[in-house]
Amino acid sequence: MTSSSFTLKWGIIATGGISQTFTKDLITDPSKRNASGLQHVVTAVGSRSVSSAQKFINDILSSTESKDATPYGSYDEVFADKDVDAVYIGTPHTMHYENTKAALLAGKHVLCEKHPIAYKLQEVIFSGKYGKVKRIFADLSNNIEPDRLEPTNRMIAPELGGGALLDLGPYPMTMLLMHQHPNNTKKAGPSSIVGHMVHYARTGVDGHSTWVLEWKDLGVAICTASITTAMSPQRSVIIQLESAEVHIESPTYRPQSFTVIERPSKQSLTEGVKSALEKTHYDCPIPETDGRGMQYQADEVARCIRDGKKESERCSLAESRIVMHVFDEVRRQGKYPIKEGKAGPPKGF
Ligand SMILES: NC(=O)C1=CN([C@@H]2O[C@H](COP(=O)(O)OP(=O)(O)OC[C@H]3O[C@@H](n4cnc5c(N)ncnc54)[C@H](OP(=O)(O)O)[C@@H]3O)[C@@H](O)[C@H]2O)C=CC1
Ligand SMILES: O=C1OC[C@@H](O)[C@H](O)[C@H]1O
Repeated sequence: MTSSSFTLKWGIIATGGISQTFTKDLITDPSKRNASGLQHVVTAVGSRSVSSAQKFINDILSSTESKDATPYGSYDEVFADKDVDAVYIGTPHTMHYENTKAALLAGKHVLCEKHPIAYKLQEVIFSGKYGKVKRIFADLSNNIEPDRLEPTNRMIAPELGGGALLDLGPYPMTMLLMHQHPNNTKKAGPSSIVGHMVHYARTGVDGHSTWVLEWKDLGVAICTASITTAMSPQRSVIIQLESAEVHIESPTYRPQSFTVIERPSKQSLTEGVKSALEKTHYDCPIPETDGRGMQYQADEVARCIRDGKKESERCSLAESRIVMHVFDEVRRQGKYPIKEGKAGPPKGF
């Protein structure tokens, strides 16, 4: 570690799937990516049971610098730990608000997320080289075979915000890049939201969700998410621009390449000219791990905290509120209520 490095001390709450994935990515070596000068350590792990927290530490952290992390049998003890700077929230959706609020009130920084990729992609799209965005199709769908799950499983339990929209919907939303788009000078949300849900009959959550968004004078998007039908294995997002379309490979939560396919001009089409389509392929591999790539968002959290920022410009509070507003509206139109205060942008927060 160099003397000028910044070390961020993390507390992890919940010991399920995503907390494990995040932590494995978190402890990869920052100097192997563009993050030298940053260090991450885990100083506390909280679970509903202390034995689960201890097991998490034994399984994931025992041979690392974070091996002495403190196991706790509650989340509140993590929030109260003076040796924790930032908390990663790995609980089910409907607990995010109360967990995030409790951590913030205890004076901690919080990462509660679905992570975006997209730097290279936005460079291509925002360059203007291919003209304006016209239309976007964006999907994230997994056939999780819900009939095989217990009704209490977070993927299908309504009290845990189960269903396609809240679990998978954030990724199509992020891939639209509409909030960051330079033509969206007011950083506005969509001017129109039309949502439809097909309910999964056994528990009533959304099996499929479709939502159509319009940003006036900026473009339209057709977004889909499903827990009963798989996405296309090749590509799950198509961004149609004036003179090209961009195909982003699946899966939407971890794409590692995209292809720009230039359109033949309208004139050449009407004249029947058969010109080869110009294709440019971009590879953006996650270099040093076969993990999920979650270390990049941890780095962004560390940079923001080091630089005294209250939020990331990359993924702002305003954008999060727009996404949650869209989801609230799609759930309202799709008749999927969630208890007040358990989802959506909380009032006055
Ligand atoms: N950013 C990303 O790429 C991804 C994000 N996620 C998000 O992470 C969150 C958790 O998902 P995932 O890790 O897959 O879920 P898991 O079911 O694997 O883990 C959830 C954990 O939350 C804790 N928990 C607290 N209360 C409950 C409860 N009533 N029922 C079930 N679990 C509870 C448990 O930890 P303990 O017993 O230790 O308290 C449990 O292990 C979701 O919001 C999901 O959307 C998920 C996958 C990918
Ligand atoms: O965030 C997620 O991305 C990947 C999915 O498989 C998972 O269910 C979801 O929570």
